[in-house]
Amino acid sequence: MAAASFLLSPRVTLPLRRGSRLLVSCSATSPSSSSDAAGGVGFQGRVGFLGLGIMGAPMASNLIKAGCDITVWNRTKSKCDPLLSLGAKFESSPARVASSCDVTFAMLADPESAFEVACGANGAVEGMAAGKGYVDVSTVDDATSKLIGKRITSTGASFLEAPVSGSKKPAEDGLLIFLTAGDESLYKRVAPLLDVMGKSRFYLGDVGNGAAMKLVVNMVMGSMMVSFAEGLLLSEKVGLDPNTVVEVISQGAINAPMFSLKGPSMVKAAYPTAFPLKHQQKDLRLALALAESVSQPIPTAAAANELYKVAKSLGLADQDFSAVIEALKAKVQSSRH
Ligand SMILES: NC(=O)C1=CN([C@@H]2O[C@H](COP(=O)(O)OP(=O)(O)OC[C@H]3O[C@@H](n4cnc5c(N)ncnc54)[C@H](OP(=O)(O)O)[C@@H]3O)[C@@H](O)[C@H]2O)C=CC1
Ligand SMILES: O=CCCC(=O)O
Repeated sequence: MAAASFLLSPRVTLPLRRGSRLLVSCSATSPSSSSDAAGGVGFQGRVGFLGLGIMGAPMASNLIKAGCDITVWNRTKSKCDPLLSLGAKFESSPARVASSCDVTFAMLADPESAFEVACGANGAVEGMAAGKGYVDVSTVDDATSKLIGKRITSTGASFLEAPVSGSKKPAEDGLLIFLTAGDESLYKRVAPLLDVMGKSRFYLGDVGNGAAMKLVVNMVMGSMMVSFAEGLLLSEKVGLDPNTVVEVISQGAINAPMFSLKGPSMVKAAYPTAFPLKHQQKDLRLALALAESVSQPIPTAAAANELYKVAKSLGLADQDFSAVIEALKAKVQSSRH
C-alpha cells in the first residue's frame, strides 16, 4: 500500500549545497499496488488539476482512472474535453478549481506560466485557504518555486514542489519519478496520488531542492542528447550506418533508454514530440542560471544550450528535443557556403 511504502522508505541525510543538510526519502511503488481494494487510492478529498498538456493530461487521466474525484482547468479549454469524458469536473479558472478542491496539482510550461496560473488574476492563490494543498509539478527554477510557495502559504495553505522525471510514455503508464520538496505533511498526504502517477518519489527537504534536482537531471539529459546527435552525424559522415551505432551503444556501458528510444527515429529525421525542444532549452537556460548562482562552470551544458537555441530559431521549438540534431545538420550546411 502507498502509505506503508512511505513509512518503510529508506531515509538518508546527504550534504547539501550552501552548508545545510538535505533529507532524502525515496520509495519505489508500482502503480497497481497503490489502489486499495475499494477502488480508491487512499486519498480522501477532491483533487484539482491545472494544465493539461503533454504531461498534465495523462497524469490527470490516471488519477481519474484510479477513482479520484478530479476537477480540471486548462487555458485552452478544448484540452479538458477528453478528461471530462472520463468523468472529470470542470471549473472556469485556477481560483475556482483551488477553492473547490482539497489539493490542486499544476503542470505548466515554464516559470512564467506556473507563476501566472498560481498567482495571477483568478489564479490558484485566490482559492487557497488553510487545510488545502498546492502541488506544483511543473519544471521551474528554485526562485519561482519559492515565490509561488510563499504566496500559497500566505493563505494558510500548504505547498509542495514536485517536478517529474520521465516523459510522455511514463506519464501515460504511471511511471514518473517525483522530485518533491516543501511541506512534508502535504508530501505524506498526497503520496497515494503520486503513487498513482509515478513509480518512485524523492522527498528532498526545503522548497527549491526539487527544482534544482530536476534541472541537474535535465541538464545532463540535454547534453547527452547533443553528444548522441553528434555521434550519429559523425558516423554517417565517415561511412558507418548510424543504426549500427545505436545498436552498439545499446549494448555497452553508455547504454541509456533515451538512445534506444529516440535513435531509430532520429536516423529517419522524425521527431514525434514527447518532450518539446523549447522545454529542454528552457531547462538548460534555468540550469545555467542555477550554476551561475554558485559559480559552477558547466561548459558542456552551455554549449548544448546554444545548439538548442539554434534549433529553436530553425522553427523546431515544438518538435521533440531530439530534433536538435537538425541544428547540427544546419551548421554543417552553413559551414560549406
Ligand atoms: N513533455 C515531457 O516529456 C516533460 C515535461 N516536463 C515539464 O512539464 C511541464 C509541462 O510540459 P508539457 O506537458 O510537455 O508541456 P506542454 O507544452 O504540452 O503543456 C504546457 C501546459 O502549460 C499551459 N500554459 C502554457 N502557457 C500558459 C499560460 N501563459 N497560462 C496558462 N497556461 C499556460 C498550456 O496550456 P495550453 O494548452 O492552453 O497551451 C499547457 O497546459 C514543463 O515545465 C516541462 O518542462 C517534465 C517532464 C517531462
Ligand atoms: O523534463 C523532461 C524529462 C524527460 C525525461 O525524463 O525523459
